[in-house]
Amino acid sequence: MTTKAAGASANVLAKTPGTQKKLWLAAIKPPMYSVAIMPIVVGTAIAVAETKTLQTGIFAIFVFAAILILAWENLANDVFDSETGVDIHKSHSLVHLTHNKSLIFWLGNLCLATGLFGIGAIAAMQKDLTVVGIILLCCILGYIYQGPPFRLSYQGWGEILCFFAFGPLAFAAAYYSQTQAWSGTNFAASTIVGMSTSLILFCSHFHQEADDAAVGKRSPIVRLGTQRAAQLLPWLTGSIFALTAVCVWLGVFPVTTLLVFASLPIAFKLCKHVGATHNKPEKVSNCKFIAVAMHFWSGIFLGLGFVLPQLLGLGTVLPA
Ligand SMILES: C/C(=C\COP(=O)(O)OP(=O)(O)O)CCC[C@H](C)CCC[C@H](C)CCCC(C)C
Ligand SMILES: O=C(O)C1=CC(=O)c2ccccc2C1=O
Repeated sequence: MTTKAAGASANVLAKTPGTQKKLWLAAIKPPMYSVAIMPIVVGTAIAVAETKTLQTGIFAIFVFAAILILAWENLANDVFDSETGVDIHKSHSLVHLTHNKSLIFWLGNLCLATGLFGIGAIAAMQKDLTVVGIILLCCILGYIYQGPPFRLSYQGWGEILCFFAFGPLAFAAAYYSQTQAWSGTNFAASTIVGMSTSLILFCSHFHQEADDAAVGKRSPIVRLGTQRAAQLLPWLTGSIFALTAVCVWLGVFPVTTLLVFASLPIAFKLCKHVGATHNKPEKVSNCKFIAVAMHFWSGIFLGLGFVLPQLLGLGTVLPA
């Protein structure tokens, strides 16, 4: 399938002027940027809880850089996917909307360069290249996810790459940028946010099962089938709460992080919705946004749980 043919097919859906604004919004996907911000917010919250200092400038630069790097990932995704035919029905692909693949490619590269410049500025302030190294590793994971010749998402490795990029690696970089040290608590928290980020990706593939299978993209949903994937979802979602409870029980997290359980209703809504609609693409397609809401609120509550003892003046923030 050529880019032109895929674009023409997708544009049949994109003709109505009223839908254009919606398509552009869907293409830019503003809610998705919370996945870039959350590891920086929670990793920094843990650093603040442990060191009682916040380096505001480094935090602000890191958030800005993370948004730009994720913008590169998404722009490059539309470019690379336009070459395989997987986006044939994705009318909100930026390549289809602009009819200008090279513009999107270079815009993406500009975002990446600017984001990495921000990370370089943090390294220069710290006279330490560690954060640059970790973020470059995240970018390599981002590239092999979708770029030739690797395209590992087509083999079903996407969710695992996503876990490491937005979990342990992004958290290590965020925490290190504040403290120039490492933390076991930060690593434990990273597995929770990594899992909730991968769940977004997992959910985003339900409605694409037919298009993915047609071009040989073996996402976990294609491999398992929508029914088994829907049955697995409550276990994956439940692991976020189980991990939090275990970390509190082991004394790795303060008891206030149990606030994460306030996002349990969104987790129920997600599993119920997917359970009922997994094989109806037009109905299940919005489950990705329920997963984004669960990621957002569980992340915010987790971060808050770490700084709350300090905010409330309860003395020791983390168990001894
Ligand atoms: C682009 C991603 C998902 C979209 O995939 P798909 O092709 O199925 O979607 P469409 O249907 O919309 O075409 C996300 C991929 C995530 C990747 C494994 C890891 C990216 C890492 C970032 C580049 C690093 C961010 C670092 C930051 C948090 C400091
Ligand atoms: O467009 C998408 O579906 C996604 C974009 C994105 O950047 C991302 C990042 C982390 C997890 C999932 C996703 C998407 O699903």
